[in-house]
Amino acid sequence: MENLIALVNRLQRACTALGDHGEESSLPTLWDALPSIAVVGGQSSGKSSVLESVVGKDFLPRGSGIVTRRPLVLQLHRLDEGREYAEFGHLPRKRFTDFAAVRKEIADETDRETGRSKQISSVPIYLSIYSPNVVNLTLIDLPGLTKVAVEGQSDSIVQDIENMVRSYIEKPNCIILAVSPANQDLATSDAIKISREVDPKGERTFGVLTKIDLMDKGTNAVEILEGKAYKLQFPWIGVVNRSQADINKNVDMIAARRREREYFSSTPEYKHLAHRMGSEHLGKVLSKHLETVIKSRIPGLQSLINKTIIELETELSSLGKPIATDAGGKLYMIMEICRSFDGNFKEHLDGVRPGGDKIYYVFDNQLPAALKRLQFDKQLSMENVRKLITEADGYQPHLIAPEQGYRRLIESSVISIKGPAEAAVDAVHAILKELIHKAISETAELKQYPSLRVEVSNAAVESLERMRDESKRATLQLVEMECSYLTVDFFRKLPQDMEKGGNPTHSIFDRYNDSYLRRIGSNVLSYVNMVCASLRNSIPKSVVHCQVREAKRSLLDHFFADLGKQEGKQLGTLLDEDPAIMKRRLSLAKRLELYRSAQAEIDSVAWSK
Ligand SMILES: Nc1nc2c(ncn2[C@@H]2O[C@H](COP(=O)(O)OP(=O)(O)OP(=O)(O)O)[C@@H](O)[C@H]2O)c(=O)[nH]1
Repeated sequence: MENLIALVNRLQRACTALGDHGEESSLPTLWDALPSIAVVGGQSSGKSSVLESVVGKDFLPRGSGIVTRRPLVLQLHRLDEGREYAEFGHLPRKRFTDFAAVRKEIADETDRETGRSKQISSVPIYLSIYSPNVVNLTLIDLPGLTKVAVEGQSDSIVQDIENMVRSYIEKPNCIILAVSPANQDLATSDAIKISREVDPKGERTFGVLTKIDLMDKGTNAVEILEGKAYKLQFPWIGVVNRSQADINKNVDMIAARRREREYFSSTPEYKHLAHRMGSEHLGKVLSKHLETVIKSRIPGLQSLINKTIIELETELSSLGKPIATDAGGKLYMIMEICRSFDGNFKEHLDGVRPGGDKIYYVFDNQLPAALKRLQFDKQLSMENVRKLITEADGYQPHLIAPEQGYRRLIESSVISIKGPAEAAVDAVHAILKELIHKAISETAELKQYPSLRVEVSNAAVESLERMRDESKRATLQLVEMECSYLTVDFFRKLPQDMEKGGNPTHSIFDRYNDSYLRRIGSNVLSYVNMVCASLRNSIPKSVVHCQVREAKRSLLDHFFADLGKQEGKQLGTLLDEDPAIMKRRLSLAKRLELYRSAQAEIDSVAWSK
């Protein structure tokens, strides 16, 4: 089960390295989910001594007044063998083997945050101790609770310390080590008071009684230690720490522990309790409890880690892939992004995404309506027909049929079809342009690179403009072709018709009379209507051929050709990502790595249960 606590320590240290202290981060933190043990108590209650004897090392700063002015997060790591050493979170990879130097660094690091004042700070100091003489534990040493402010301290200090201590121990995953001195009335114990406040049922509070050896002669702590004076959920644990005289004489921890063992086993009042007294027992009890708590939390931890991983992955994928460093990689990346955009654009035309149907609407509604509006019958009014026929005849009236007049009348009508033809070209161009903008905004990768987005969008629109020009030329040519060469068959039928319905006896002088001209007008109108019906079908073909089909085929061809000529540096400017995004991606990737390794570790522990 020690692996389990080692795992917790590893995870906690990893979180610390990322600055994940459980306060500022928007993500749920491992720190919040993992249990820890906080040591609380009044000033000089023996708190540091308890901590030191659990650790088995003499390393905490001591002195009168408020010595502990910052929380100390202490992680104990059991080593199977080797020399013991300490490491600080703020000095990674620097190993301390001299514990007097550790004590000095704690004091110095406290001063760095608070100055040399007697103020306190809630920013913790992280310290790891690796030793064959410890059990795996995470402990938090908190500044001692005090009743009055001493000189040089603000009046609020008493409350400030209490608030800070509370902020740690009120977390439901905090196991409280409430230290009370036996030579003071338990009723006045600061530790018991504050722990009862945050843990009324005593489900996570361990009572530690110090200074049992300093009790007045004739009194003892049996009532308390047996849980008769003040009952806690877990049995009280009595300890005998080194006295000030011992410290001054440099009595070492090992000797102190031996003496403590002897004290309990040889003092008649405590003999029957000796097996569950002392610092060593305290360490074991705490370790065992921590394991039980963590075990019960594994499913919750797993789901927290999994949830965070999903969130990180989602955010990371929304930021897109990181940029390749070499020119080839960059070119490939740009081509990939362009392909994705081109794919989206085609999907709009092919009906996978909406918008392509608007083109058919142009052919089926807009174009026929515009052709209808041309009103050829007005163009072919009696006066107009008379005017054009007589003008075409010139000084010599036509002899058999007004050939020239017919041509001019047809041309003047057919030429007006250019207007609707051009409008159809423009309408389809506008739709294609709109679809380009849609496809651009739907291409997630382009959001990542604003310069590339602008370039691709410009290149696509420029291509469309070229296609529109070509489409206009081809479509107008269709109309012009109708003017250039008339369908002879249509006119060959006319004399027969005339013979059937006309007056064969009319003289050459009747040639400009109304009925004759009306007949010409109606012949021209039927011919123009026939041309119109044919163009109504061929204009869409020309528009689709020149614009839609071409856009699907070669929208970015020019852009790709230019791209091939560019150097790595120019390609880099196309991929000039927002620096904030790059930074965010890096930090997310780092965090994801941590959570993934945490997931793998915790999963392996969970499966091996
Ligand atoms: N004889 C005896 N002395 C003890 C015992 N526990 C602590 N002391 C002494 O009491 C004094 C205060 O102990 P600390 O461990 O520094 O107390 P603290 O709660 O950490 O105090 P602050 O850091 O000031 O909050 C020291 O001189 C210790 O040697 C004990 O069990 N027996």
